[in-house]
Amino acid sequence: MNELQKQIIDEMEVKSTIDPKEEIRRSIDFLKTYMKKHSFLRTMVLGISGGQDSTLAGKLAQVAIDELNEESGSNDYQFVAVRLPYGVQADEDDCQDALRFIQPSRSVTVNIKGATDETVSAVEEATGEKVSDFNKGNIKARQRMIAQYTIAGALNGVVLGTDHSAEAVTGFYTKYGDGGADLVPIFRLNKRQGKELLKELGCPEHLYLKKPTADLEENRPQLPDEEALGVTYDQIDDYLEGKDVGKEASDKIENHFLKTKHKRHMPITVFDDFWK
Ligand SMILES: NC(=O)c1ccc[n+]([C@@H]2O[C@H](COP(=O)([O-])OP(=O)(O)OC[C@H]3O[C@@H](n4cnc5c(N)ncnc54)[C@H](O)[C@@H]3O)[C@@H](O)[C@H]2O)c1
Ligand SMILES: Nc1ncnc2c1ncn2[C@@H]1O[C@H](COP(=O)(O)O)[C@@H](O)[C@H]1O
Ligand SMILES: O=P(O)(O)OP(=O)(O)O
Ligand SMILES: [Mg+2]
Repeated sequence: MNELQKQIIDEMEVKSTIDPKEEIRRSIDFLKTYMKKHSFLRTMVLGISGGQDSTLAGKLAQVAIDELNEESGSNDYQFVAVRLPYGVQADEDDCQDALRFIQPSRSVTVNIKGATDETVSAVEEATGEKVSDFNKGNIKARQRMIAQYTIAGALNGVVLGTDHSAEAVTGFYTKYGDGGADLVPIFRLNKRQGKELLKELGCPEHLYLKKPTADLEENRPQLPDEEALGVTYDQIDDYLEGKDVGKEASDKIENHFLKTKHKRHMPITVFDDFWK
């Protein structure tokens, strides 16, 4: 293993093998402890997309909320699952299956189409330049962030993020979009470890066997992450478990990692030198 792979595994906090029960408990306890320590907090908010990561983070959040309510002998805590379609979502059935599995305290739907289209038109009018389909995809992710923070702001809440280590390592998220969150309960897990947790939690398998997609682009609907990244999650997972994935794959992963360093830091100041 080269020095960079060692450094990346350290930074991504990935273990080569896990006990799924232990990791489920670790995430739930983390969420509960944080809520109790900040006693004004009552609500966790998370967008549910019908994909693996939000199904997992959502279920962990709901179990944490149920335990908080039971332990405090109250019904003060809630998890708000937020459906955030852009218009009508192609895999809406999976979203509904995810909600049935999670059984959230509350679920709401905010259609982000109006706000997204309005931003595109206003910017195009102001600059005279066309907003690309790719750039519009990132606006969708940021509108989802805005909706979740608005709900959290109204309900003494925190916004959960679904960034895990197989996504963090490539920076495959929108900066201040889905990358904008308060607590990130599944960071330290790679993609296959996330599946192990969902299996242990009794999740319907089609929700974690489906192809991961950000589904942000209209010209390439449901584009698989693996196609966009040029590397498979199996290769990323193996890399994060310290295995030899061959030069082509490790070069791609390391290149993504180095190019997206800025996303894993707070805004850069004159005191930062990580980028030099
Ligand atoms: N599956 C997922 O989880 C998911 C979700 C959303 C987006 N995505 C993917 O993530 C990617 C997001 O696109 P992106 O990364 O081009 O957009 P981004 O908005 O996340 O990041 C680009 C922005 O970062 C800033 N930036 C770029 N380089 C910088 C540097 N060296 N230092 C400081 N700031 C810098 C600039 O403001 C730039 O506009 C896309 O590939 C998208 O499909 C994946
Ligand atoms: N369509 C969506 N509805 C609700 N929440 C969504 C939707 N798409 C994405 N999200 C949220 O963003 C993260 C990241 O999604 P990626 O597939 O990794 O891009 C997802 O976990 C949801 O919380
Ligand atoms: O973040 P999600 O829930 O959309 O999962 P995936 O990244 O697998 O699409
Ligand atoms: Mg997704």
